[in-house]
Amino acid sequence: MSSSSSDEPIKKKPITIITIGMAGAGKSTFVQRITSYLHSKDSPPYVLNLDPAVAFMPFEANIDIRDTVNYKEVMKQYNLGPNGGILTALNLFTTKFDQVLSLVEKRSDTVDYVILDTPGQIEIFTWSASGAIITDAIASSFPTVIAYIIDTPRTSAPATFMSNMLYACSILYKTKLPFILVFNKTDVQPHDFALEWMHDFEAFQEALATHGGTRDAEGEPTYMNSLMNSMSLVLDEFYKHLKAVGVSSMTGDGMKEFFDAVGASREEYETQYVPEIERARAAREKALHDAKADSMSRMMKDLEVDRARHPEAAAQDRWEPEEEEQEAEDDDIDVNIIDRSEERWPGEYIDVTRAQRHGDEGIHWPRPG
Ligand SMILES: Nc1nc2c(ncn2[C@@H]2O[C@H](COP(=O)(O)OP(=O)(O)OP(=O)(O)O)[C@@H](O)[C@H]2O)c(=O)[nH]1
Repeated sequence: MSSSSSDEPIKKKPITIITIGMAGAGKSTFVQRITSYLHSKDSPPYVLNLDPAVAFMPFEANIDIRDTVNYKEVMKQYNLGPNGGILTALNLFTTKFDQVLSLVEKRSDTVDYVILDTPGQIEIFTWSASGAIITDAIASSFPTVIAYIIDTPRTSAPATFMSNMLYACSILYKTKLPFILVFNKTDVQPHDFALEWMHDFEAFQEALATHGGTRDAEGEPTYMNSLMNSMSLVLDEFYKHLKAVGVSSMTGDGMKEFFDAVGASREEYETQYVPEIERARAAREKALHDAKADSMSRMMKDLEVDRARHPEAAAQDRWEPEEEEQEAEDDDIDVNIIDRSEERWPGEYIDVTRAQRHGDEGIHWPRPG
């Protein structure tokens, strides 16, 4: 019996991995590692670089913000410092993110993973309107997971560990997306201590007590010590919502565990995030509907008062549908839709890998200035 096309399994949407982390945590090396891992599994990902200031990228991006905005030109033009330049470049890029989304959507039948590398200065992405717009746009189109990259050797002191976890916590509550803590550089220091501190809060408090600088001259716990003790209790709840894996972007250790966690996150996205965005969308639509109904009822009341006051004017106030139709036809003449699909235009996003594969097509790379 021949199988019909409807019997074929429906291709799942690609899952998007947004990598976020403190400067130097190893985001770019991690992106390069997972990209090469996926290539080795015959599942090449679609990669987006959102860091306009990166000097060297150890992987090939399909879409690179640097092809669209030159942050140094932005700095000059708007008289900004480096951080302002990077933020403004990201803002400019975000204004056309719909084009990026449609490029990603075009590839969604052939790729299983979309990977985003974000700017080195973590706050530029996590605390900017652009970062939120990009995250929301991606997450409402594709299953999305945040991979929070941590420099394990630099997180081995209890106070640094706590600060890093608080930052991760703030991103989790801001995005509400499935979240994976990626303890990187395990070739230098294994991440067992971190897992122990996350699962056993007494072990963390013990480490805190034995760590220097947590007692004052009289041997009493310092203010910082008490604060961190209390915070560890608060974070206990937060840890329950997280997956944590250890990887070495240098050696490639932990890749399978990372992708297992990504697979589990897809389920979490579907069962938790999707209902949440649908609830938010329904609430927004209801609020809009209520606001419209309210303004309509106020307008009708005003009209009634007006008609009662000026009955002679109300008598002349007649709707002439024919006149209106004529006006509508006149309006149509002004509509001027430009179809740009045939030609490239300055500022258009370019799929870099495609362009490179067909280097002889004479593609002009737009760079402002
Ligand atoms: N030993 C070791 N070093 C690593 C690992 N991952 C990254 N590094 C090193 O850490 C440094 C920072 O790595 P990057 O990938 O540039 O870090 P980043 O987070 O992208 O840094 P920004 O460009 O500031 O955003 C580099 O010297 C890497 O070689 C790892 O798993 N093990």
